[in-house]
Amino acid sequence: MQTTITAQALLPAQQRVQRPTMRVQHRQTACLGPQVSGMAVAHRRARRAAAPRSASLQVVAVASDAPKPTILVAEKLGAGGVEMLKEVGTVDCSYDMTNDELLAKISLVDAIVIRSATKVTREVFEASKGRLKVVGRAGVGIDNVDLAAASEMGCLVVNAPTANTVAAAEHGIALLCALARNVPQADAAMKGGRWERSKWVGVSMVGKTLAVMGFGKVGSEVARRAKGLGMAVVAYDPYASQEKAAALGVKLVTLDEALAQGDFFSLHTPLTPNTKGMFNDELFAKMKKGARIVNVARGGVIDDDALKRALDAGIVAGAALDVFSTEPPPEDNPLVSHPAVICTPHLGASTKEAQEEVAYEIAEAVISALNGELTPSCVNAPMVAPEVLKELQPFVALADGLGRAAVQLVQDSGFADVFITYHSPRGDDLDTRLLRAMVVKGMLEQITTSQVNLVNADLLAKKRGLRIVETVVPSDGTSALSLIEVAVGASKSKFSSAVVGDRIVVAGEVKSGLPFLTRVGGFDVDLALEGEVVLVRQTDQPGIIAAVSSEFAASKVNISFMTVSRVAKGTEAIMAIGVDEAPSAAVMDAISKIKGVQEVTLFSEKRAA
Ligand SMILES: NC(=O)C1=CN([C@@H]2O[C@H](COP(=O)(O)OP(=O)(O)OC[C@H]3O[C@@H](n4cnc5c(N)ncnc54)[C@H](O)[C@@H]3O)[C@@H](O)[C@H]2O)C=CC1
Ligand SMILES: O=C(O)C(=O)COP(=O)(O)O
Repeated sequence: MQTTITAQALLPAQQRVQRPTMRVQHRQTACLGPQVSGMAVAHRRARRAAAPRSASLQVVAVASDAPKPTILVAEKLGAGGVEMLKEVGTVDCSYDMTNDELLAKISLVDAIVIRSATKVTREVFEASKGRLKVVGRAGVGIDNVDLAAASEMGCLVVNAPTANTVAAAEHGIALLCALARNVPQADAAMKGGRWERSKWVGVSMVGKTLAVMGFGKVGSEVARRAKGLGMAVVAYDPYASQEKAAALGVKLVTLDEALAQGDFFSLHTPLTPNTKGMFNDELFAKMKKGARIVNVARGGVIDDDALKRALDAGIVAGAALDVFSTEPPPEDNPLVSHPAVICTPHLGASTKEAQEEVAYEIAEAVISALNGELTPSCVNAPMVAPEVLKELQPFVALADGLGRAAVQLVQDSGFADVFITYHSPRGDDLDTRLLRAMVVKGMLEQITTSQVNLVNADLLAKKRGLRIVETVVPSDGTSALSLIEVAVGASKSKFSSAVVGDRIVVAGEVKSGLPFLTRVGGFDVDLALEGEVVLVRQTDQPGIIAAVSSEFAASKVNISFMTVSRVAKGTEAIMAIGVDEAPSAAVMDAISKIKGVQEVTLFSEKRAA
C-alpha cells in the first residue's frame, strides 16, 4: 500500500464518521445490545479498581513534577466522578457560569468538564492562553466544542461515548410512545380539569414502520426496542454495516426509501456540517403524509422553520423534541408552543444511572488524558481501537524517535517530503494514523516552538506544507510491525552517511519493548533510541574506537551503548554511540580531529517534558 496523507485524514473525528476504525466501535456496541452497557459499566468498574494506571504515551501530559492539575467542572456531574477527579487534582465545581465568567476562569485550569450547555468556543481556547490541556465532555455530542480550535492549540477533547446510550434510547422510545398516544396533551388536559377521551385518540405503533436516521449506538438501541413493540424498522445511515443491521432485523435503506416508508422517524445522527438542517423542506416533502418525528439527537439536525411548515401543512402529524437548535429555546419558539409538538428539556441522558456512569467514564478519560495516556474516547487525536492501541504502543515511541532523529540529521535547508515505510505482517490492514502522527510530532518538536502532540501533529504538518507519503511493506513476523523507516527528502545532511540517493534515511525496530535505531543511511547500527546519540564516520582501522571513547572519558561523558558497522574491511565504518549527556562542542571538535574520523554529529532523543 502507498498512501499520501490527505485532507480527509486531517479532519476532526466528528467529520470522519465514515472511517472504518470509527465504525468498529459502533458495530461492537450495537451488535451486543443492552448488555453492552452492562459490560461497559463492568469494565469501567474493573478498571477503576485496577490501580495504579500506567502513564505511557505522552500526549498532553502535565509533567510529573508539576503541581496537581486544576480541573474545572462546569456542569453538574455525578458525585463519584467528581470524587475520582479530586484524587488527582484540585477540583473547582462552578456550575452555570456565564460566558464571561468562563473566559475569566479558563486560564487558571488544566482541564474542564462540561455537558451540553457549556460552549467551548475558540474564544475560550484563546482565553486559556495555552494552559487548558483537556476538555472532557460528559456525554456524547461534542458539537458544543470548537474541535478545530482545540486541535490547533493541542488541547485534547475526550467524551463519554457509551454511558448514556441506553438512557438516550429509552428516552427516544418514551417520546415515541408519548407522541403516538398524546400522553402529555392528555395529562395537561386532566391537570386542567378536562376529561377529553375522544380528543386524544392516538395511533398504534404495531405494524408501523420506524425509520431510524443514524444507526449508531443510540439508533441501534432504539431499533432493538422498537422491534419489541412490533414495529418494522428501517435505518438510514450511509456508514453503517449491513451485518450489524441484519443482526437486529433492521433493513438499511437509502434516504429516499426511508422517507417514503417511515410512519415514524427517530433521529440519531451527530450534528455535523453534513447533518445541519438535514430535515428541510425538501426532505419533509418526500415523507408520507401524517408521519411523526422524534428528535433525541441534536436540534440543529432539523430546520425549525421547515418543520413548522410541515406541521402546519399536515405532512408531519406530530413531533417529539428533546433537543433544540438553541437551548433553552426562546420563549416565542413556535415549535415548543405548537399543539402537535411535545417537548422535554434535553433529558435524553438524564437518568440517575446514566449520569453516575457518565461521570465515571469522563473522569477516567480526563485523568488518563492529563496523565498523558491515549484514551480511546479522544475525539480529536488519531485514535485507534483499544486493542490496536495496545498492540501499537511499543512502536509509538519508535516512530517518535525516528522522526526526531531524521530531522536532526538535515543540514540547513528545509524539507517538504517525508516518506514513512512500515514493514508489517498486517499489510494494508495496518492502521498507521497514530504512528504517522508520532513521526510528525518527533520531527516538528525539533523545528517549531508550538506545542506538538498527537492532537495537532497532522494539522501542524499540513500548515508547514509537509507532504507525507506512507508505504506499508508486507513482512513476516507476529508483532504488528517489524521495522519502521523514516526518510526526509533532503540530500544535504549533517551526517553524509545518512543520505541514500536524495533522502536522509533512518530505520528502527522494537527490541524487548524498547525503540532501537537499526539503520542510518546504508549502515546497520543497533542503538537504543534514548538520550543523546553521537554518530561518527571513520576509516575502518585499529585505534579509532579507543580514541573516540577516551575523548568521552576525559570529559566524563558516560557511554551507554555503542555499535560499529562497516561497509567492508579497511573501508568505511560508522559508530553509533549513546551517551548519557550531550558532549560539549569542544569534545565533538576533538573527535572530529581524530585521525581517520571523517565526520561526526550529535542528535538528541530527549523528549519534551
Ligand atoms: N438527547 C440527549 O440527551 C442525547 C443525545 N445524544 C445524541 O444522539 C446522537 C447519536 O449518538 P450516538 O448514537 O451515541 O452516536 P454514534 O456516533 O454512535 O451514532 C451516530 C450515527 O450517525 C451516523 N451518521 C452520521 N452522519 C449521518 C448522516 N448524514 N446520515 C445518516 N446517518 C449519519 C453515523 O454513521 C453513526 O452511525 C448524537 O447527536 C448525540 O449527541 C446522545 C446521547 C444523549
Ligand atoms: O450525550 C449527549 O450527546 C447529550 O446530548 C447529553 O447531554 P447532557 O450531558 O445531558 O447535557
